[in-house]
Order: sequence, then C-alpha cells, then structure tokens
Amino acid sequence: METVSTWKACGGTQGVYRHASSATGTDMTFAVYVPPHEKGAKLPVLWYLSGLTCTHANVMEKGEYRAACAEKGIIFVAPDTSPRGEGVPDKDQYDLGTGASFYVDATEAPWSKHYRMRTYIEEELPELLAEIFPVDMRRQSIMGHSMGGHGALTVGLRNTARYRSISAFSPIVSPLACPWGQAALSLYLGENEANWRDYDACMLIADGARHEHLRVDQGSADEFLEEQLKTGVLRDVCKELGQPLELNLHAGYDHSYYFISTFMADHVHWHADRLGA
Ligand SMILES: N[C@@H](CCC(=O)N[C@@H](CS)C(=O)NCC(=O)O)C(=O)O
Repeated sequence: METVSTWKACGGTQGVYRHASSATGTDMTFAVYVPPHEKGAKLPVLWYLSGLTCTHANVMEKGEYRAACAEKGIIFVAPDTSPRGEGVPDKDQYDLGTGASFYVDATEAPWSKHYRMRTYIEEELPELLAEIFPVDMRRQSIMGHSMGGHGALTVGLRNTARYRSISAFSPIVSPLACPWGQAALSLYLGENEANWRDYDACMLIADGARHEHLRVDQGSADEFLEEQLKTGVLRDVCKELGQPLELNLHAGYDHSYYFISTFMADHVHWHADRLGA
C-alpha cells in the first residue's frame, strides 16, 4: 500500500492511500481519517460510501466529519465509488461506468472483470484496513450518500451482524424502482431482475433482512427525490414489514454536500452511540 498524502487535522491524521486491488484488478484509492488516540488503542470504524461521480475525495473535502470523529474517537473510511483507469470499461455518462458502480459484483461482460465493488467493500478493504490501521473490527458502522446511500443500506442489510448501525443521506432506496438503478443493474447484472434483489434495500427487507438501527435523512428540495430516490418506498416497506426506520425529512435541503455537511456531525454522533464510542 502506498501513502499518497497525509495531513494533520483535528488533532488526528487525514490520509489518502492507494493499493493494488485483487477484487477489481486495478489500483484503488481510499481516504482514512484516524482521530487522536492513545498508543495501542483500537478504534471503531465508520464507513462512508459516496454517490455518483464521486471519488474518495468529495466527502473528505466537503463532508465535514473530522471534528465529530475526533471528539468520539472514530476512524472514518471513504473508498472510491468504482474501479477506474486504463482497461476499465466506461460509458460516456455520469450515471454508468466510472464513478457509478452501484457497489455490485458485475456478472455481465465487459463489466464483470473489474466492477467487483461488493467484494472490494465487504472483503478486501476491511482486511487491508485491519492489517494497517488501529481498528477494532468488532465495532463497525456504515453510512453513505445517494448511490452510496444505496451502497450503505445494501451492504449493511446483507451483513447485519457486522455493522452496529446503518445510515444514509438521500439514498437511492430501490434501484429496481428508478431509472438510475434500472439502467445500471441491467448493464452490470443482466436483464433478469431476480438477480438484482441482493442490491436493493427494499427487496432485502422484503426477503427478511432486519437491522435494529437504520436511519435515513432526506432533504425536501432534493432534485432527485421524486424520480430517483423515492424515500417513500423504503418508508412504506419498513412500516409494512416491521423494520424500524428513523426517517428524518429536512425542509429546503437539496442533494448536495451542503445538506450532508449540515447533518454529518449528527450522523457521526448517532453511530458513536451505537458503536460505544
Ligand atoms: N448533476 C450531478 C449529478 C450527480 C450527483 O449529484 N452526484 C452526487 C451524488 S449522487 C454527488 O455527490 N456529486 C458530487 C459532489 O457534489 O461533490 C453531476 O453531474 O455531478
């Protein structure tokens, strides 16, 4: 693993790192914030999955999580949103290909060779993290935004014993039910929608996944709410099937990092309570 850069921030270290990923067959870059801590301490981990067009850097530069993570002693990890680079297939569209993995293990050519973000997020990166950083892997939580909110919900609901809490800003709650999701999943997984259920939070809940600590924050002025995000679909599924959901609607906020940064500290504190931090 290579250290790309480090900065002292809020008493801890914000770093950017790069490694050769066996899951994606590419170099992958990720950001980790390690708060100030006593030598030898093992700290809880909060994962953050980003949305369409993002790299590891968007939340690092605009998400404003460090002060809260420093206060609570939480390590914050921000992976990239897709493989990228030479030989990686792409589409000339912001919502497919590079920056738009939807966190799946693709099964369709030519995507299946590199687009293996499920394995990367669920297996490879946690193993690397545990080797290199002072993490307590028994205390993990996960959050994300938009496509990364979909990622956090689906990774979390597939691995309910691993994460103490799951939260999302403005998530795509059901790729099966929106144009972004339908386009991406048909490309990466093929046309048979039965194969998409593992990548749809509402379907995972319908298929029996349950988690005690699930939270969504959504802005009412989000330009993608009606057509793509469809928060109400998740609200209704949770209500019908008895999955607890803390749903916070915020009047006037849009889809941007101005919304995320406003409520980021609140999410970090919410996870901290559940991580025993
Ligand atoms: N119009 C936007 C659509 C994509 C978008 O809004 N992406 C969100 C996540 S779904 C984002 O986080 N963009 C990057 C940023 O705001 O820094 C664009 O082309 O960037």
